[in-house]
Amino acid sequence: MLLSREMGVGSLKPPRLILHNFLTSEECKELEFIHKSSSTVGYRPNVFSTTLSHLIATNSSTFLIPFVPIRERLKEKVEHFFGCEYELCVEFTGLISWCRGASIGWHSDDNRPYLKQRHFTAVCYLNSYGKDFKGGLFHFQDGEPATLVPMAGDVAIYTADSCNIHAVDEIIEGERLTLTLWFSRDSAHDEDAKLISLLSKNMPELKLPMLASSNMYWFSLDPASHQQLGFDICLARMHVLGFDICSCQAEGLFSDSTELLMEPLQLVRGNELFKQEFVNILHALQAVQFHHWKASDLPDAQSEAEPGDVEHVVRLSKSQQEVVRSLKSRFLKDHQLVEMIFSCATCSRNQKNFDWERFSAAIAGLEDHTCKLHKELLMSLPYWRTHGIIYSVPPACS
Ligand SMILES: O=C(O)CCC(=O)C(=O)O
Ligand SMILES: [Fe+2]
Repeated sequence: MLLSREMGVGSLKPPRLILHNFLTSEECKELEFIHKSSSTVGYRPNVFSTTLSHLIATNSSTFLIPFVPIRERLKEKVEHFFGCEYELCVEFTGLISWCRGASIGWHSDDNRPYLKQRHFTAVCYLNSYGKDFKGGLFHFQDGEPATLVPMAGDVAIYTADSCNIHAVDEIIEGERLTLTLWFSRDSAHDEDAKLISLLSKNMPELKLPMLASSNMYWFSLDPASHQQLGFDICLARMHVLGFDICSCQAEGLFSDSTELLMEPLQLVRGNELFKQEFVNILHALQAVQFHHWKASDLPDAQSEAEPGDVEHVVRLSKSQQEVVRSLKSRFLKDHQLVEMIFSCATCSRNQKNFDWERFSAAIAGLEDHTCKLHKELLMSLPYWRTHGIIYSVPPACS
């Protein structure tokens, strides 16, 4: 059954393999959570990316763990399909999302002198055409299949050379998300070696996330205008889910206003201020995205608890309302652009009677989740260092 869906490398067939349901829906959602909590401005207009080295640099090394078995399974598939057992290394792993306006014309993935080490590509689709975004169909210039309709869980594997010239249509609406890997035969380009070295320098204690330089999170259609127009990605991602922020600091203390987002802050919905403080905007964003990912799995709030429960929230004071407004006007300058880039069908931002009890449970869930991943990372890292590769260490080894 599965075999009939795979395209073989027969003598005339192009060297490519399409697999359906390679990733589970839960794997796709976990990677989406990581991307929406951590992404920075990408390498092309209207593109956002999350690389593994960025996760390490922002104290979020624990989020490497969900990638490990997936990378391994993909590498095995690629090696097996192209008959190069145990020869390949992973050259790059990244979550990449494309928003309205992004597209790429005909190209091969090794089409620059500095990309010649890229021998094979694997693109895993983490969300679906029609449901999560419109546009964004993938086309091969020659051979079959001519067009791929991205569906969550599917993967396209192909050689990075001119046998597989391809293009992606412009995204018309929504955010199209992929996990993209390149593989190389040249071990000088092994991503694992660099990541293990970064992890070793930056001993992964269980820490709260920390922002990389703040301009990595500033999105503008005209990069030359920098802070004049555009928006902060973290705040924009919270905003489309119905959240604002209130700073715990006096604004005047910061000459560079973006530093404010690196300082403690609180979450706001409408006129309600969530009492708990977050250490910075990335920390708050993780909580918001984890809640978005898991809310439907969390137990219902106790029936007698009023939504907007006094335990968790207070009403915003007049001066706090002013702070919220001022932060919005500073960090979401181009409001229309925020809507155009990030608003989505599943955002449900206008939900009345927001369930803060459930939100609070999500924060506890996030802590448990991070703790579990962190234990796994600490257990695995010595093995990764010994062998020089990142792999799934069976728990029995610990
Ligand atoms: O996302 C895709 O379907 C392919 C993207 C692509 O061609 C690239 O990043 O080189
Ligand atoms: Fe490509």
